[in-house]
Amino acid sequence: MTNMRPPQKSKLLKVVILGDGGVGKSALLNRFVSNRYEENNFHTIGVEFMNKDIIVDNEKYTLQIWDTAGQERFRALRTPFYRGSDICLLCYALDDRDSLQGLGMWRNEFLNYADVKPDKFPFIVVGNKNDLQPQQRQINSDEVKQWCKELNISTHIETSSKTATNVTEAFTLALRQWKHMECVAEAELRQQNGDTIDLTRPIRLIQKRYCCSGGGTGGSSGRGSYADDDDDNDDASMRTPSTLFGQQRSATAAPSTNYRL
Ligand SMILES: Nc1nc2c(ncn2[C@@H]2O[C@H](COP(=O)(O)OP(=O)(O)OP(=O)(O)O)[C@@H](O)[C@H]2O)c(=O)[nH]1
Repeated sequence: MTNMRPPQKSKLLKVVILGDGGVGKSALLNRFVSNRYEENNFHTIGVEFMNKDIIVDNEKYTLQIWDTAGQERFRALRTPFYRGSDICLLCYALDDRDSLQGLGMWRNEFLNYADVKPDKFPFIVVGNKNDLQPQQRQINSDEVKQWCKELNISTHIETSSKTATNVTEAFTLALRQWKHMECVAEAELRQQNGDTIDLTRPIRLIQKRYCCSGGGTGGSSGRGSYADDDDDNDDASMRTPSTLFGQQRSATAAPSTNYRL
């Protein structure tokens, strides 16, 4: 008889990165998943996703991270993919004041298409390009804090995809924020229902999904993209990218079995 424990299942969380074109969303994703940085990135068309396994506070997660096109003309291509998200990263660039001001629009667009409640959803604000010289900066941290306060967003971090500063930390923070909100939602439900949770009722906020990919370690990733302009996506498409995306760009497949409890 062996003493082997069954492998720990990882929770699958869908993360969406939003922000104006050129703030560095793709660079952030590539740095986090592949630890790579390219100076000259093409604009994203539609959406792309990559998977990354991460352990935070001794728990395993698979983040399915969706990088979206920041340019206005791609709006119809990206918005169908917001539904079913667990976490949203709102990105601006520290050398672009307009990109900070644009975050309100991004937040509203997300709330609208993801159909979630603003005060119950984990948003985190990410200021990218903090490697730039002070004279190139257009935004100081007080302005950002004020903006976050107005929108009731408690988490803000500065990153640099170029120098790999705070990139993993940004995703870790986002995860902790998600966990915190889950706990709050669970406590609220308990209060409403006494100590019993009625599992037959649909629970929007507590979306525990488990990924049976088995995973590998921090470096493992799946990747896909979608840039077709038909608007016929449904909820299922948000959760089963591996069956949908014929155009995957790397050999590693996304988790093939995702399901909700
Ligand atoms: N200095 C600096 N430049 C960065 C950083 N991250 C990205 N960039 C630059 O910003 C450019 C745009 O980055 P992308 O990642 O393509 O921006 P995006 O937000 O994905 O843009 P869209 O795909 O159009 O939405 C890159 O080509 C880099 O030159 C960073 O951390 N520091």
